[in-house]
Amino acid sequence: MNSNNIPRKTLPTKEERHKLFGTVEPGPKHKPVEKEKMADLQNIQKDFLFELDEVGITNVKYPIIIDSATAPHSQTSVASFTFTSSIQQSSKGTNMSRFMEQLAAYSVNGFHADFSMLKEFTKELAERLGQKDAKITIQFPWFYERKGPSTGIAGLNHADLTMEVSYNQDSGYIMNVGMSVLITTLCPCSKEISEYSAHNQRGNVRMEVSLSNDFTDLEEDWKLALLEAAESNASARLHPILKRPDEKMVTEEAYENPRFVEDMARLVAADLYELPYVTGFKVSCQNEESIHMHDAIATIRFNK
Ligand SMILES: Nc1nc2c(ncn2[C@@H]2O[C@H](COP(=O)(O)OP(=O)(O)OP(=O)(O)O)[C@@H](O)[C@H]2O)c(=O)[nH]1
Repeated sequence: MNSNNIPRKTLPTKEERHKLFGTVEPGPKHKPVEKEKMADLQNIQKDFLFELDEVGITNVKYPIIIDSATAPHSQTSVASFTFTSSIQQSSKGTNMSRFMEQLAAYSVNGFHADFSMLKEFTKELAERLGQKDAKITIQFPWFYERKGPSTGIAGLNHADLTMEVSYNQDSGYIMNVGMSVLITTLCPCSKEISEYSAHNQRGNVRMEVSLSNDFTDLEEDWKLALLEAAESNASARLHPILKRPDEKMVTEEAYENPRFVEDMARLVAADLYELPYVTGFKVSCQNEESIHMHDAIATIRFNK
């Protein structure tokens, strides 16, 4: 009996419970269990009609370490990994376990989300796969400290980042980065025509950037450069903690810096254009309109 005077159940054993719900005895097994005797379909060589540009695995979640020029200077995060390589027309398939084997090996001492690690990783991955190329893409949230503009009270904001490295034994490396960050925009039209106030919105600035071949982690913290390109051109930055003196400053700053979605895209593009290690970019801005149910968008693509 328990405290409510309800009789306790007597449950069957766990094994009996599994049988009750359908578990059966193993059937006869004839296929080899030793790796050397198993069929290796992936490694069959024939004419398989087409070469594959990219084959691999995606949606791999693994912990990473991010170093930053701003606080917090070192943080852990969880990245979503995609690994691929090309395969020749004569190969049936890739050896997918090797992608995870290599990630596990690199993670023993912490997987650092920086270009020196990603470059080393992709080259070694191509060699491990016996292919001429390999590509890695990681996506992860990155946190950065943000202080209230008047009180200086600090909290954490975050942006969503992408780092992509492609290695080819003939042509070398290609490096791309991406950032998606939220900002405030205040409508210039609304400010101009209204007796009071102006409507504003939370905007998303998405930057996809190609880096020059000789870019290294030592050159500059690209995360800060992209963050600054988005935030410094907005009507105002977002803050995790705002006391009233902060809120007053942020509200007035937005009023003093009105931006259309088109203005945002062009101003961010100008900052990216000025970065010496950026060779091309796409900037997409999307404002969640506060006077409509729909969003406003603007995009620029540019190769320097
Ligand atoms: N090529 C291929 N492999 C798959 C597919 N689906 C699952 N697999 C994977 O096949 C993997 C095992 O294959 P391999 O990596 O070739 O294993 P292996 O041949 O024992 O590995 P090596 O000794 O490194 O050659 C498992 O990790 C499965 O996830 C698929 O669509 N294509």
